Amino acid sequence: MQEFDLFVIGAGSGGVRCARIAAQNGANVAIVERQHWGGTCVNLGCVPKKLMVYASEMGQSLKDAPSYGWDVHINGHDWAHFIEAKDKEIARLNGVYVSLLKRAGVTSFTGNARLKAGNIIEITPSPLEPDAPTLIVKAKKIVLATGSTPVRLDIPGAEHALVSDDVFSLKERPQHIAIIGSGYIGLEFASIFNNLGSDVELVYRQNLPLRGFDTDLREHMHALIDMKGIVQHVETTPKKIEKTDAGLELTLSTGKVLKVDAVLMATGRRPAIDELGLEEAGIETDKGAVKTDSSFATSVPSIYAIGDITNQYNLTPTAIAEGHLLAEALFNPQGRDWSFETTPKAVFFSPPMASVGLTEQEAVKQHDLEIYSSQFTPMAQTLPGRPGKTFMKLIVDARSGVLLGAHMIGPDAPEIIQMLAIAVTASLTKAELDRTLSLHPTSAEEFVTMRTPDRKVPRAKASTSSGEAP
Ligand SMILES: Cc1cc2nc3c(=O)[nH]c(=O)nc-3n(C[C@H](O)[C@H](O)[C@H](O)COP(=O)(O)OP(=O)(O)OC[C@H]3O[C@@H](n4cnc5c(N)ncnc54)[C@H](O)[C@@H]3O)c2cc1C
Ligand SMILES: NC(=O)c1ccc[n+]([C@@H]2O[C@H](COP(=O)([O-])OP(=O)(O)OC[C@H]3O[C@@H](n4cnc5c(N)ncnc54)[C@H](O)[C@@H]3O)[C@@H](O)[C@H]2O)c1
Repeated sequence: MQEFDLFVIGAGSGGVRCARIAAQNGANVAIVERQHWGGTCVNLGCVPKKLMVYASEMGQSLKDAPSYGWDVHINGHDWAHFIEAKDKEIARLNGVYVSLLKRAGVTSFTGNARLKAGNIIEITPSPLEPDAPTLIVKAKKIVLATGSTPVRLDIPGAEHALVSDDVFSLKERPQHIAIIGSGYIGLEFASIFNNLGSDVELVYRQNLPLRGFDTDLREHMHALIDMKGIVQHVETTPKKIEKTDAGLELTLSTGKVLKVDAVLMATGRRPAIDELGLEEAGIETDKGAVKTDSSFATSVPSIYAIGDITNQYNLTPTAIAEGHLLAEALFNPQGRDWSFETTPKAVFFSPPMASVGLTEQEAVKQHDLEIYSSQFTPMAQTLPGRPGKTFMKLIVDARSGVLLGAHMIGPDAPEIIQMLAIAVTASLTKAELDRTLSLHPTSAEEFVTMRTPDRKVPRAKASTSSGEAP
């Protein structure tokens, strides 16, 4: 039986980084992947999604071009052409991941991994290599990095709905789509399909989208969704989906029936633990996620878990950082550190939205606040007369002047907030932003030119209610 120092299950964002760093630090490492090298981010997440965002935003640029003097004739968007080009790029990236692991000296297996007692792993064939033999291997330490999988609501006809995994291989773009859920995935696909010309209906439980983000941003997003012509069914849940000769009928809690070509359930993800044999290995879970301590150890000390399987951050950079930290903690204790609490976040809507640090609603529980904000029409939209304002907001501790949070909705928000994340992580003060000269003409310069607070908000008295149903 082959034996390794470290065996990683799942070659996604976290697993690949962990395996690579461990091997580069001298460990004898193996990794197993059942479906696609690079995991969700590369194959069914961040990368193909961002390519779709680019595809969808090209159309907007073409529509704006005549007001800048271009003579443009748009003959429509070829979805099949785009999917083929996207698949080619993803296949190239799969190869990059395989060779990264090879170059680091990691042994790669394909198949479904399942834990057996005593740090034994059984690898059975998966569709990636159906004729591969079943193997049994052993490892001193094991890392669970199997990610997460989309959640489908338990309503009649749920099997007729798409989940995000399906959207990346659709043969045709739906002309009329209903999207359930107003989190990251719901909003990003609502924008992509709307930009490409589909009629989009967004169905969600709250009165504002993107629960957990700053309320001012959520209100601006709500207005932008309306402005784009996406129909919002707020405070509404889906009841059933029926297949008809013409397509699908989605019945809502309001009694309304939406006749559409497709329904997308964007209703969250859950850790991929079903076929891992956690019980046999003695690994504890909590609400469907693998329980870990602050050093990523599970309830079995030689088995660790990183990334979406722990259901903590559910983002690629955090999965990568966890994999890196774990590999260094195990094989090179002088490793580096990351500030997880100031992880920046973005929603790739058009225009995009991004945030770092505390929202006003979080910050006011602990601090007296000064709130600064700015709203303006992005210059690129002036000649075409395209509506939609950029909104920026800074949250500052009134006593120390420390920058607690920065939030933006508007073109380039993720690029700008990534840089402001340095200021928030370093606990820079508003005075240091004030000392910084503008780079003109940009949108980002507004973040260093906001001089007067809009509001001063005293620290809130402790409250037992979170104010909004989950
Ligand atoms: C549509 C979408 C868009 C997203 N966009 C962004 C974004 O813009 N920015 C961002 O930061 N994050 C984004 N995410 C989230 C991001 O993709 C995940 O947080 C990240 O991929 C998690 O990494 P991971 O290593 O935990 O798991 P994954 O990347 O999911 O990797 C897990 C791997 O394990 C394999 N596996 C599972 N079980 C087994 C088994 N038993 N045996 C062998 N292999 C197994 C899977 O096939 C998979 O390849 C997006 C996600 C989705 C779905
Ligand atoms: N840009 C990014 O970084 C990015 C993009 C996509 C996904 N992701 C990651 O993937 C995760 C999953 O994305 P998501 O959008 O599916 O999840 P989410 O948690 O962001 O949103 C889920 C949505 O489904 C709704 N919902 C959940 N249960 C429901 C029910 N029973 N009935 C009606 N509505 C229900 C929620 O109210 C919410 O609107 C995200 O949390 C994020 O971590 C990140």
